[in-house]
Amino acid sequence: MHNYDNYQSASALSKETLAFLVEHTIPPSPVNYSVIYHYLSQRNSELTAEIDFQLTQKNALDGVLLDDLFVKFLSNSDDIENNLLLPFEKTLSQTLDKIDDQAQSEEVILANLAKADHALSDEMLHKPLKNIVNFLIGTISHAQKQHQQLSEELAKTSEEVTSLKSKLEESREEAVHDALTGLLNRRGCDDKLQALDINDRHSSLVIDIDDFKKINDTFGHQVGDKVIQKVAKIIKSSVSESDLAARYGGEEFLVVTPHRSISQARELAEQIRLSVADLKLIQRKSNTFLPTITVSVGIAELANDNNWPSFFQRADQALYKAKNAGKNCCINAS
Ligand SMILES: Nc1nc2c(ncn2[C@@H]2O[C@H](COP(=O)(O)OP(=O)(O)OP(=O)(O)O)[C@@H](O)[C@H]2O)c(=O)[nH]1
Repeated sequence: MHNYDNYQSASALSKETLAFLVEHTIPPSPVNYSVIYHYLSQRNSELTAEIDFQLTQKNALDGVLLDDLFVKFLSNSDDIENNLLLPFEKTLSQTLDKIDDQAQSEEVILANLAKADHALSDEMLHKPLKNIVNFLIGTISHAQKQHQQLSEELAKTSEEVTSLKSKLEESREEAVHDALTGLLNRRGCDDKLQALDINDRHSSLVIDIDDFKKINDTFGHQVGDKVIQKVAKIIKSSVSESDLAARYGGEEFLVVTPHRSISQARELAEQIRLSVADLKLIQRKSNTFLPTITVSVGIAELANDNNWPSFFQRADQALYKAKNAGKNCCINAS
């Protein structure tokens, strides 16, 4: 196992990682880099086992597989920052400081040597001494140039680490958000739920766009996507910061309202339902209005549910009743 706190082993591992990416023709994206770095460091036995399995099966390590492994093993942990980038950054900055100190002492030595050179006359008597001083000036100037070069290279690496960190942050965000709407995805929602106490009073809304298949069939999938985005926007602007809003399936959304009663959740559901029904959408291509978009909502309050799925299932059953009751309505779970 590699020692992450050690600059030399971290940079050796980094080279091995790049060589592995090249050998397996894997694009060196931050996600791919992180997964392979972790694989080669053997820090995560499950991740290592999965990749070893793919390699023994002679399966290509493609972007989809590496994305999945990243989401499964790395995206939600601080492992990359804490064990990979932070020590690397620390060592980088210490090395940069040392090199800068060195360059400063060289500057002082060079100034002193220049003074000595100036003080020595061109007389034959001083010639050997002058030669030595000039030799030292040449050698130290050369070393100083090399240190400056190294310092520039390290500064560049430091910028790359900063950019890798922000890309990692982006991919972490992407892993828990739905790309179409920007709402939490199922995984993001599950993660956030962990911060809530299942024994507290919470309510949930399952919101489903009515007759969505017809919208797709009549206006096309792209318009369908726009409708999903518009409904998501209404949900996003209706919920409060403490609420969790997720796209839970194709045209289905889940909102969890922590510490709110079913009647408060019902008010929110009605507000969302009415706002959606108020939408006026035009299909640009044909310049025609879309029919009124409506949603049905099932609402439940936590009661003796000892797990989240059974709580959401009750809201889902209420949604089913709302659909059967003619749609465009909200129904509370019994
Ligand atoms: N445009 C688009 N369509 C999607 C997406 N995900 C799922 N769908 C479609 O959504 C439709 C859902 O259809 P149904 O489950 O029959 O539901 P519905 O037509 O809304 O009927 P009710 O729920 O009974 O009101 C299917 O045609 C899916 O193909 C998506 O991301 N974009």
